Amino acid sequence: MHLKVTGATRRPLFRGVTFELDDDDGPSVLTVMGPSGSGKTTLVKCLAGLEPFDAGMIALDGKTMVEWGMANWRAHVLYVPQRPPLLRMTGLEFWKQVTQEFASQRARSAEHGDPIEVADAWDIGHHLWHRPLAQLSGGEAQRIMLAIGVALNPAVLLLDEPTSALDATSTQRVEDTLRTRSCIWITHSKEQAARVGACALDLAACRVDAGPAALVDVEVPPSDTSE
Ligand SMILES: Nc1ncnc2c1ncn2[C@@H]1O[C@H](COP(=O)(O)OP(=O)(O)OP(=O)(O)O)[C@@H](O)[C@H]1O
Repeated sequence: MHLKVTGATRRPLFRGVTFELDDDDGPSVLTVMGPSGSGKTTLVKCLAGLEPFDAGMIALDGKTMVEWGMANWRAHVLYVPQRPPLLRMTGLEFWKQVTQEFASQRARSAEHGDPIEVADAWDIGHHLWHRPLAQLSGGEAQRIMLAIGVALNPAVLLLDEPTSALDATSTQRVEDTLRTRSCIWITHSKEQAARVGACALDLAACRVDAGPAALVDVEVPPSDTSE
C-alpha cells in the first residue's frame, strides 16, 4: 500500500496538505492533530472521497480515486466515523449490510475478518451485537464501529478520534489493535500521538490564512510502552 497526498486543499480550512503513507516496513500510522474546527474531520472525509478537495492530488498505489472508482476507493481507504449513524439496526445487521455492499466491488481482494472476535478483545460481549446501535453506550458503539472497520481489512483506516468515548483500559486495548494497521488517526492527545504514530500532521500549520509556509510534518518519536 502506498498512499500519496500532494497539496490537498479545502478552502477556507486548509491548503497544501502533503504526505505519504506506506506499509513497506509494516503498518504505519499518521496522526492528524490541530485545534477544534481546523478541519481534521473534513480532511479525512476528503481522503475517503466523501467530500471534495478544492485542489491537490491523492493516489493509492499510483491510481487516483477516479481510476479506482469511488466505491472501490472507499473500500480501500475506509472512514470510520466517531459516532455510528443513528440507526435502528443492530451492529450485526450493520456489518451484514456493509459486507454486502463491499461484495459488489470486484477490485477488492482483502478477506474480511470477524468483527465479533475483534471486539471481543475489547470487552464487547456478543450480546451487544444484537442490540440496536442507538441503544448502546457511546463507548460500546464506538468499539463496534471500530471492530467493523478493522474486520473489513482496508488498505488504510481513517479514524476520527477513535478512543474519544473510551476509558483508559479500553483505550489501551484498542490502540494495541489499531497500531497493527495502517491508519490516519485524528487525535487531540499528544500522548496518544506519541504512543501510536511514527509521524504527525499538524493541520494548524496548513491553515489557509497561515501565510506562505503551509505544511509542517512533525516527527513524533515512537514511545516504548514497555518502560
Ligand atoms: N457539512 C458542513 N457544512 C458546513 N460547515 C461544516 C460542515 N462540516 C464541518 N463544517 C465546518 O468546517 C469546520 C471544520 O470542521 P471539522 O469537523 O473538519 O473540524 P475538526 O478539526 O475535525 O474539529 P473537532 O476537533 O472539533 O472535531 C468547522 O468550522 C465546521 O463547523
